[in-house]
Amino acid sequence: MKILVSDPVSEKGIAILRQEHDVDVKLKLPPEELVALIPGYDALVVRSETKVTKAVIEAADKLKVIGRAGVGVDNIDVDAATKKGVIVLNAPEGNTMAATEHTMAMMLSLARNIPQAHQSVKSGEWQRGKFVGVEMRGKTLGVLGLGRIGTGVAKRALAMEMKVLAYDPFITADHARALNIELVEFDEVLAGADFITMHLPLTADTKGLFGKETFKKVKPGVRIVNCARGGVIDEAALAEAIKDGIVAGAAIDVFEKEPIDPANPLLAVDKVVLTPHLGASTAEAQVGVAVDVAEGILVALRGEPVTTAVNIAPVPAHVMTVIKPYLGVAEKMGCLAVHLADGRIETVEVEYNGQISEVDTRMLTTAVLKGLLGPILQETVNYVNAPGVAKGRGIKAKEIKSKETANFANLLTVRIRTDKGSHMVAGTLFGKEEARIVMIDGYRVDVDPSGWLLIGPHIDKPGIIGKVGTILGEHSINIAGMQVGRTETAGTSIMVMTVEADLPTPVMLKIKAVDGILGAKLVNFNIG
Ligand SMILES: NC(=O)c1ccc[n+]([C@@H]2O[C@H](COP(=O)([O-])OP(=O)(O)OC[C@H]3O[C@@H](n4cnc5c(N)ncnc54)[C@H](O)[C@@H]3O)[C@@H](O)[C@H]2O)c1
Ligand SMILES: O=C(O)CC[C@@H](O)C(=O)O
Repeated sequence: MKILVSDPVSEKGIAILRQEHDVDVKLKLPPEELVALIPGYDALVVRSETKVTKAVIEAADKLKVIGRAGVGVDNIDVDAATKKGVIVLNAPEGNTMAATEHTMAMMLSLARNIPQAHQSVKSGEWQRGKFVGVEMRGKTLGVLGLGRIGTGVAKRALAMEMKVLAYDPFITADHARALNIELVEFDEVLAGADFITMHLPLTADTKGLFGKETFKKVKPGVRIVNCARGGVIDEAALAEAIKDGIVAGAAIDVFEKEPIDPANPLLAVDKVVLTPHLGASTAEAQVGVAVDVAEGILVALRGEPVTTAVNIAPVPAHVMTVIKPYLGVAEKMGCLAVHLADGRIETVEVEYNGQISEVDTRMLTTAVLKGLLGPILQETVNYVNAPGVAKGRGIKAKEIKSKETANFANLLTVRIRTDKGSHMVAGTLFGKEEARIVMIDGYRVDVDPSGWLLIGPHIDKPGIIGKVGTILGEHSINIAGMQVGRTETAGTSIMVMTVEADLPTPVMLKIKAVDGILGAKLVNFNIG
């Protein structure tokens, strides 16, 4: 497959991608050129410079995954990607330390006027009185967003004997307390902090979080640090607050417009420390994010679930360990169920029995939907968009869970209801990873769901299976495996044959016409 890398990422990451795919590195592409090129690629790797707009995503006919070598995905139209079934993944941890340390460097530079003093010395001056700073010890730091970087900064501030207040409505007070951090409301941070540092994503909620009105509520003389995202602070309002003496200074790494607009009001203010989005720019972080994103891209291109995808509900590692072995069989059960069905699918019910019922199984249900919708739709259906595509088609999906199980340690049962009837498929794993279908429409079977499967419910009388075998033989189609499933009540059985090739329509018609055959379906398990 073909991968386009459109921002500078470490060679170590590119080498990983090249182990399995063709990689083109094309930097600084004008937007229209990216739109023109993207149809040729299966994956795109970016940092923060490339803007992956709706136009790019709409033009991307075979794009499967966009990898962001870093954290923020605000340069990618994630909604457009999700609708198109394109996975967006990031490398959330590789640059945490770099951004944490850069924040500390910015805060200290701001407190001690280091860039201004440096410039003064370089210009031949020796002005010790002009650059008197403030100490961090004993001051209060307000952290907005207590995630990876916010937490790292808070820990370092505590080591410097600062008091730390944090605002983050999405974490628990217990989490903060364990770190010795006081979790408070936004306005309390504003009123109490001598330094405020931003570590939030840029979202509809956080855009302009720090505007004119916010500066009216801060402690006079506060110092502001932003190594998160430009749009979180209104730059004009900040410049004004510095000029008015409300804010003593600001250290800013990220800007509303990057590269910085020459008209940016912060450029005209003295008491600022500015860096050109350098938070992630350490040798270690660049290797870290490039390797992480490359590994994520390879997993995504293999069609396996990606733990760093931002447009799939995140699955914790301990849950993934339990469900991952079942993803394949779940998808194949969906595929088998849709082949059994006639008519419009109305509901899909997935029942989980056994220990598997104790974990979050939504990704397995998504795998069932992926398997079910894949064979009937032209569009790409994957872990990203399968629930949305099902909903869009009016299919209601639900889960049933019970720890009780009769014959298997874990059993998955898919039931689908259409406007013409109902079908069911049950499946499990033998050993650690051998997928098995153990029931089809109430008939007990033991089927390896791979290759081509011919399924034929029939009246339980001699000669029928022989006739089907003869038809296949006459058309030189090899049978690789065969079994007959029965129900408790006699009368009908089901034959399940693994055949070594696709069966042309005339062959299927002949099989369906065999006296006693109640229907015949061919399932292709070679799921892409
Ligand atoms: N300057 C750089 O080069 C650089 C490098 C890495 C990360 N970043 C940016 O730093 C930011 C933080 O990164 P991270 O890895 O710590 O992310 P994270 O996801 O670990 O943490 C973000 C935190 O913000 C909180 N949050 C979200 N919305 C909020 C809101 N409305 N109010 C308060 N809190 C809110 C979340 O609960 C979360 O705890 C991101 O914007 C990222 O893009 C910048
Ligand atoms: O790519 C970069 O250098 C910036 C990355 C950083 O802003 C991030 O969000 O990870």
